[in-house]
Amino acid sequence: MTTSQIAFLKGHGTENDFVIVPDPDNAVDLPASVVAGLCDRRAGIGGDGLLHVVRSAAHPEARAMADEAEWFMDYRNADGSIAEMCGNGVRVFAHYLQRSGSVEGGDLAVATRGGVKKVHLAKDGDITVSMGRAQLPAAGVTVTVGDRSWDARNVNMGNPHAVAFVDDLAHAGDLLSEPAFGPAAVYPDGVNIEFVVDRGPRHVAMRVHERGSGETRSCGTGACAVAVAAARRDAADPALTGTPVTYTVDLPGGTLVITEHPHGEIEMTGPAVIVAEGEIDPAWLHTLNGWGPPPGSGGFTVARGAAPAPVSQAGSKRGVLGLRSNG
Ligand SMILES: N[C@@H](CCC[C@H](N)C(=O)O)C(=O)O
Repeated sequence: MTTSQIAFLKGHGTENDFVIVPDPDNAVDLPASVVAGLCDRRAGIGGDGLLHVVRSAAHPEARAMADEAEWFMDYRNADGSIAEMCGNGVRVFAHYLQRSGSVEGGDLAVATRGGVKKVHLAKDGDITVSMGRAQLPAAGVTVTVGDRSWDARNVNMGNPHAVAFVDDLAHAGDLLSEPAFGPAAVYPDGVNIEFVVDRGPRHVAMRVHERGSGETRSCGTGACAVAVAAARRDAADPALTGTPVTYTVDLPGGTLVITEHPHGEIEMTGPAVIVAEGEIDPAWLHTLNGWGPPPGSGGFTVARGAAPAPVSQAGSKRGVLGLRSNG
């Protein structure tokens, strides 16, 4: 039997943490059950999400972007679901590429499901990402926690957000479960929900409940959505004033600086850290693929209520140890 091992790293951006799987040729199959197992904080490596590092030319969802961006961030949430974009993730992704020697410092382009993002790796270690423009669908949204409800701003940063300005971040409750929102039809694919308070002029603090991951200590797209919503509330929309507007956004895991320009482009600046690297044990990976001990036998558990979807060996294109057979 092949004993190929799969390398991983662990990193975070303002404590939004990720399992990183470098896989230039797109040879590692990552079904939702495996992603959920790797992101499990007790039985796995642990993370709010997973960054699958693939050459754009090797991934069917990114091939069309390969001329513009050599690398594709195949981002997954902790429950294994797919999201269009991850703002903290793209900084960690770029930092990993630089650290591994795959790219030099300075400027690079990263393909994501939300389009190509331009990233600047500064000498001081901070990373700035051009996140694109926000869309502000008109549909009104309400967010509810316990007996409190708020009108929220619907902001799309490639992925969906509902931004609620509150009097006290504690009013968001424990965020162990998803806050109620409505009407449900506004977000057919689910939503990330931000709770925001003012800290000072152009300075806010937020908590977030992320689709597919639960409460996290930071969310880059969420911080951009919050800055955009705050600028409209504060009559500082740069498209109307002709002046860029910058918000400092404090999150439980750190601070992000968000600037929106008059032409609509949004820049996010923050740190990225790699904390560890190693190899995934192939025997354990087998159990995640449903080929090992069944759930409940002590073999494995999958967190966040996401039941693993066992894939039968016969029905899978997967080769041994989660590597694609490619043939
Ligand atoms: N934490 C991320 C957002 C990750 C995706 C999100 N959970 C979704 O499903 O849209 C960020 O930093 O932007």
